[in-house]
Amino acid sequence: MSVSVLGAGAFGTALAITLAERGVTLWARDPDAATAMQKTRENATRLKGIHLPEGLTVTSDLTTACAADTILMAVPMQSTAAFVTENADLLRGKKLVACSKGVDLTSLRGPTAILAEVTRAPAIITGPSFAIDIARGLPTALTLACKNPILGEELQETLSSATIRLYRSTDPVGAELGGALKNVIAIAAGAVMGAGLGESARAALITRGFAEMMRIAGPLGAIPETLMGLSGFGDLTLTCTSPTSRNYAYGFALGQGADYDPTITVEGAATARAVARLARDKDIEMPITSVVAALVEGRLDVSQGMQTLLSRPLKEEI
Ligand SMILES: NC(=O)c1ccc[n+]([C@@H]2O[C@H](COP(=O)([O-])OP(=O)(O)OC[C@H]3O[C@@H](n4cnc5c(N)ncnc54)[C@H](O)[C@@H]3O)[C@@H](O)[C@H]2O)c1
Ligand SMILES: O=P(O)(O)OC[C@H](O)CO
Repeated sequence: MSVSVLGAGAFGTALAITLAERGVTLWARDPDAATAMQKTRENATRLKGIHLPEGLTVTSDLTTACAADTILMAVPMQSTAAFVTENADLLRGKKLVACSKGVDLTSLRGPTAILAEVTRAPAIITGPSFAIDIARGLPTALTLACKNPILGEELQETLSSATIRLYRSTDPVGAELGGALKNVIAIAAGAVMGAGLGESARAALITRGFAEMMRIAGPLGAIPETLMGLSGFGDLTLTCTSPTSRNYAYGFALGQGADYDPTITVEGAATARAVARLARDKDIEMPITSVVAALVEGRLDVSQGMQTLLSRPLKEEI
């Protein structure tokens, strides 16, 4: 099975590094960046100081990259739909594995629903993993979800490595929702810490955030228990407690009233807005998500957001 990774950001590059032993092609859209990476054996913008092994070939030629039979899609969520539409002929019928986390703001779909336009059983790899940890060869456990159990097993075999342990699931919707929703809660957790509201408040937000994740999972077609695994609870734990997370760091900056570099990928910002709309459409209570959407849109500041959450009517803990 030949493998390519599309998208030479931090995560795409890290995944390609782990697959280099078996041979892998990494596609970067910028020809100059691709040439520089191929020559210097480094992705200096996203993973400075990490060596790109010999088995990894970088190209900016999408046709060459899409000649592989298995393709990992690591372009950011909000660019995925347009990318798939533009390149449908190259992607059609391939074994496609989503690697992004989020919900498309225009269509309110997750990555596997978008990939389903061009392939029958899209898979997803998701779970607690910082690109830098994967690139350094630190041990990581992730979920590989695919509705087709035979293809899921094949992809699990192909994409596991000495340091990446993949657990199988047949619930891609649940797996992708876990990855998408945890970023929203991580923004809230960062905001609470940035505003100095304390670790107890953060623990409350993580727990009540997880309750929101579980509440919307079923109505969106997921098996709620999937979110108790690596792709949901696991990634929620990592992202809400680490300043390495861009979503947490963005929230932290909001909490401090500080600026945040808008060129940094923060998937939870658009996803909060998308999920708040889904929750409204389906009449599902998601107060933390709604507050994060309001923070991102500048309709509330952190102190008003916290006041909104604390002034809600008292209720049972379910
Ligand atoms: N970085 C991590 O630790 C990590 C871990 C797990 C999952 N992810 C997920 O992986 C996805 C990508 O994140 P990242 O960290 O690699 O982001 P990144 O910001 O490091 O890189 C994004 C890459 O996508 C490219 N890109 C942007 N728009 C594009 C388009 N329209 N067509 C083609 N390429 C385009 C950019 O040039 C850049 O190389 C996100 O959904 C993220 O949630 C990231
Ligand atoms: O840096 P973040 O917040 O995009 O998080 C990266 C990964 O999703 C963590 O699993």
